[in-house]
Amino acid sequence: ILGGYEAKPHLKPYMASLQLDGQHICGGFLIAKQWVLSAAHCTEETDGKMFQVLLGAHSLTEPEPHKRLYRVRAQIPHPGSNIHNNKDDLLLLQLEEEAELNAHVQVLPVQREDRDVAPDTVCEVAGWGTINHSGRRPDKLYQLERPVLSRDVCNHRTRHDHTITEKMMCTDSRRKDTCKGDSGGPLVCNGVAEGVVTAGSRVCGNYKKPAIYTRIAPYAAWIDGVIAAGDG
Ligand SMILES: O=C(O)c1[nH]c2ccc(F)cc2c1NC(=O)[C@H]1C[C@@H]1c1ccccc1
Repeated sequence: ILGGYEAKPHLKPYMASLQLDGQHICGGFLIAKQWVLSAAHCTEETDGKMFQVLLGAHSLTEPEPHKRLYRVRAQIPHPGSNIHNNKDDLLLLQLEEEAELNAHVQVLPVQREDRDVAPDTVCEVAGWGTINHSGRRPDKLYQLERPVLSRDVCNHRTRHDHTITEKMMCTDSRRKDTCKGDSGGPLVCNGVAEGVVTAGSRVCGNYKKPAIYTRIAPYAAWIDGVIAAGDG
């Protein structure tokens, strides 16, 4: 998170850190007791290793009440996701067991109505991604409020040049922006997850390259299908 600030501890109890060998790789968030949503690109360099999911955390390293690392039973990237573009950049992770819900671990509702969030709506995003241009990695969760940018502006030739589909959305990236390590986290508007930070490599903090999110509503049926099949 560039240009943001340290979140108040445990006010975002849905936040997850996807980790490999104890290293934060990407964000994610709890959408059901046994399911975390993140971004498919985050699995690109894991060469088949399974993530572990840290829930209930504010600090990545300090002991905290209700902080717990979960093993992952299954990682399901959206079938349309690929390494060449940002399309269908979603990843569902089934935890080995249901997360124990408490004050620090809670599910975040996702948007199911497929209607664009109005431009200029102020939404918030949080993560353990880089907090400055030198790539400094924070120990604590950071957050940021950002206004939604209209798809027309985001698709302008000098911005993302018509690559933003109706299943994506953008926020203004002037100075304050998401960055590497924030991918997979939720864009929360009025308490509901509207988008997932895409994990394709992109410059951060440059107003010419707005932040891109996968909208969740268009994928509600896919998410429900995977959860229904996975819960058996
Ligand atoms: O965050 C991303 O956009 C992104 N996209 C990816 C694609 C493949 C992939 F193998 C990883 C990623 C990845 N995350 C990262 O590189 C994380 C490791 C770096 C990081 C940054 C800040 C704080 C902690 C750790």
